[in-house]
Amino acid sequence: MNDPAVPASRPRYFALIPAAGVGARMAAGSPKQYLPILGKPMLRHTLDAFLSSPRIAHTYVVVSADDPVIDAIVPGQGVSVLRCGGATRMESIRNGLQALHGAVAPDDWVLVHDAARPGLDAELIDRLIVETGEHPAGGLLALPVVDTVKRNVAGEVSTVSRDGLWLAQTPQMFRYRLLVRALDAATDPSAVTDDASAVEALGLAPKLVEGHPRNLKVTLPADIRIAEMYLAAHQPEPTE
Ligand SMILES: Nc1ccn([C@@H]2O[C@H](COP(=O)(O)OP(=O)(O)OP(=O)(O)O)[C@@H](O)[C@H]2O)c(=O)n1
Ligand SMILES: C[C@](O)(CO)[C@H](O)COP(=O)(O)O
Repeated sequence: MNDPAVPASRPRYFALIPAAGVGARMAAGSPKQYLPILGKPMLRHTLDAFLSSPRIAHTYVVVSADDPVIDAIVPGQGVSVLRCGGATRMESIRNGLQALHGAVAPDDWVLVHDAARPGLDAELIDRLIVETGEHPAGGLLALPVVDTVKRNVAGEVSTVSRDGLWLAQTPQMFRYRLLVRALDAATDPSAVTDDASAVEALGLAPKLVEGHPRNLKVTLPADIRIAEMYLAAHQPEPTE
């Protein structure tokens, strides 16, 4: 259920899903966001997570201008397609934000979430929104590092302290005006691998909110089966 009757005076929450990648590391011969997971396209799992959250006013998905698949999988309501994908993830998001000018108010919140993270659900969306609250620098789901971390530079191996290290997930949520300012200020789009880093470059510290391993980014071929196992284990009990 979407489009909650949120009074215009209160900031609303919108989802922006970058889905214009080619999936080179997946090496599937087609964009990975459309590969089936438990028989449903990966992107549809992601869209359904936002459609299941009563907090999300509307979801926007950014695809390539010539994407031939999206129209067949986008649900009938609650989701709008923006055919403005760019050469990098950040450019796709920046183009998407530009397309939302006028539709989203400056103080509305935008939750940017990778199409390639199909394990998201309404519980994690709720946790991010509640724990980020009104934090001026926004917030993101993340997981503390639990393994020992090695750096390997041309065969020179060393150990990096894992104290204070977290692995960023998505959604990453920011007020619309802040996210636009941060991405506009980014000089090298290919160096901005997540939206929080652009906000940090302004001198701000987004809040880290504990995510979940099931919210993994499906990047390599082995990740498909892992995502399926998480999703199968996390399916709601069938109603009688
Ligand atoms: N130019 C791009 C590149 C990526 N993305 C999106 O950003 C998310 C995270 O990117 P990633 O996992 O790197 O996806 P790809 O870029 O498709 O993967 P690869 O780097 O292996 O090509 C994905 O949902 C992807 O579709 C995008 O919208 N536009
Ligand atoms: C945004 C992100 O998912 C946070 O971990 C990650 O940076 C995306 O990286 P990618 O190389 O674009 O998949």
